Amino acid sequence: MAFALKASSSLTASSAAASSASPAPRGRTAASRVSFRGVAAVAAIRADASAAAAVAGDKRTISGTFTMLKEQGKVAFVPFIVAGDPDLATTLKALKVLDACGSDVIELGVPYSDPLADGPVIQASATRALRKGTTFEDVISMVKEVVPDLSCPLALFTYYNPILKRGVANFMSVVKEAGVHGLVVPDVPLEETDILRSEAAKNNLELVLLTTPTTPTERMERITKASEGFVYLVSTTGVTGARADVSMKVKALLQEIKQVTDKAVAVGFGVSTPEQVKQIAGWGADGVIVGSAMVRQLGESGSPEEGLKKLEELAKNLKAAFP
Ligand SMILES: O=P(O)(O)OC[C@@H](O)[C@@H](O)c1c[nH]c2ccccc12
Repeated sequence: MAFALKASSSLTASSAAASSASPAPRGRTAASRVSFRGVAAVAAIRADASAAAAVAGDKRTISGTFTMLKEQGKVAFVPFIVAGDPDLATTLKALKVLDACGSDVIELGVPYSDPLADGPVIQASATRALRKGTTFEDVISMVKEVVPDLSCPLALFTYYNPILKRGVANFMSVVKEAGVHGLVVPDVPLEETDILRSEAAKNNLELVLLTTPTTPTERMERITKASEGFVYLVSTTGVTGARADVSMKVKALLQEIKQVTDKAVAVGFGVSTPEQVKQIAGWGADGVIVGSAMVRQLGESGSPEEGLKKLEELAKNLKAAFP
């Protein structure tokens, strides 16, 4: 199913591919502006919340991790896997394996029945997890159990619908209580991120937003300004999935984004080899996200044990390529 992340989400893709998302508002209208009051209000809430979190001795935040790595001249390794594929017990072990292999932030996907932004590998993974009966509640219980054993922060990856279904405030408090540090919601309309961000901030959760190669500059600036934790630069239009090459456009895009923000920028989509990691890191990325390649090793092997072994091999291989 071809799907381009459209501008009604925090992503903008001019691709003509059909999408369920409404078309991007053309030009800058009052409705199309992210409310900067919203961003300022969130900053105030976050200041209180992070002070409280510091007192509570909360582990590193996602943005804190990127800041620390930047000071060390390092680039963040950010793997993504789907919870419940091949099963939740294996997901728990996989998170520990990825942490032990030097992941700096882990993206954990909540399996969803209509993953429109995903290519065949992650779609198949989500289908397997759902066929196993994996629910959001099961994922939360597993996260609660494993987070104390992880040294790196966890970003929960979910489509917008599961949040709406549970109510934004309730979703955020459940996720925070489980020990999650941040959220990636690829299909949330940019204009609806204020409410998400303010509820996230109350729970000291960082909401990562995504921008693509076809996002108009002024919209990219609004996304970058509103994004927390890091800015997710999608390397190509279309859906997730390993590519033979990473577009050279990413180098210019990184420079463009870095002209408007000093926030960390992590690049994802299509990455599966150490050479691609080195190339993207060499272009100035603060992080590299690898999803489908990880998901394939873990979910498409003969057994959970074999999947964990292959995941570890790939993670170590890729980690070695990071500065
Ligand atoms: O799978 P890839 O090509 O390595 O891309 C990362 C991606 O998997 C992960 O960040 C992700 C999974 N599902 C998504 C949907 C939209 C944006 C990003 C994602």
